[in-house]
Amino acid sequence: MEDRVSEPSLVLVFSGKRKSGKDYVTELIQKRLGSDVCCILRLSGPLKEQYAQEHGLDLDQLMGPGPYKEQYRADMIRWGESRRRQDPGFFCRLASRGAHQPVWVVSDARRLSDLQWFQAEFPQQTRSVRVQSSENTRSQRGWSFTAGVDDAESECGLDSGVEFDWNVINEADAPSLDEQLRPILQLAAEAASSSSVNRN
Ligand SMILES: Nc1ncnc2c1ncn2[C@@H]1O[C@H](COP(=O)(O)OP(=O)(O)OP(=O)(O)O)[C@@H](O)[C@H]1O
Ligand SMILES: C[C@@](O)(CCOP(=O)(O)O)CC(=O)O
Repeated sequence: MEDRVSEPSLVLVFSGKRKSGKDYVTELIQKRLGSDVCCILRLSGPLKEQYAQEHGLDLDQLMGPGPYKEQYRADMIRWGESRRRQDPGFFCRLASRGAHQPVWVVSDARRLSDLQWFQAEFPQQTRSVRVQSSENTRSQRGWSFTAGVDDAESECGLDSGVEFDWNVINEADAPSLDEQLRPILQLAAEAASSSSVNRN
């Protein structure tokens, strides 16, 4: 399955609870850097593709932020876990297939094994980022506690045992996202320019 075009210069591995804003924050990073420099890798992408196909579901809605995917989340978690048990790097490898930009933004690490896979593959380049929002803010974005989901590894696997390189507070009364993301964007810009020097 090795069709990686080139090694990334920087791999930013994001995690955070449901509705903390992982997609929102990672899309903002891509907007700031441009899609020729930065790609977003969603570990749940290949999982949802396969799950949608096997179950005859609407992939666009499964990929989006709306309530549709929540009906299937518990079953998707179980389905994905059976694949991960056989091969913890299964979705990491599929999601990064074909990525050619110098900066990779992984939007949805959920388990220690997700982060460890990127750290093992790209030890020099990998950094971890946690997106944090209060339960109140997450509720306003459509979250409500679901037993079997919010207390399972998919949501809690990175709650402890990891010292994140950065924590981003995605709240209306926190410093702006652009301000909080400045050191990350700066590192990404440096990584991108060193990669273009190396390629020329
Ligand atoms: N800073 C923000 N300003 C405005 N809207 C936001 C902000 N952060 C998140 N949202 C909105 O909140 C909703 C949830 O955000 P998002 O989909 O990014 O969360 P997530 O962590 O990726 O959630 P999930 O794990 O359920 O996919 C989206 O509709 C998104 O547009
Ligand atoms: C099934 C799962 O991938 C769903 C992720 O959906 P989302 O990133 O919250 O849109 C969660 C998991 O892998 O445990």
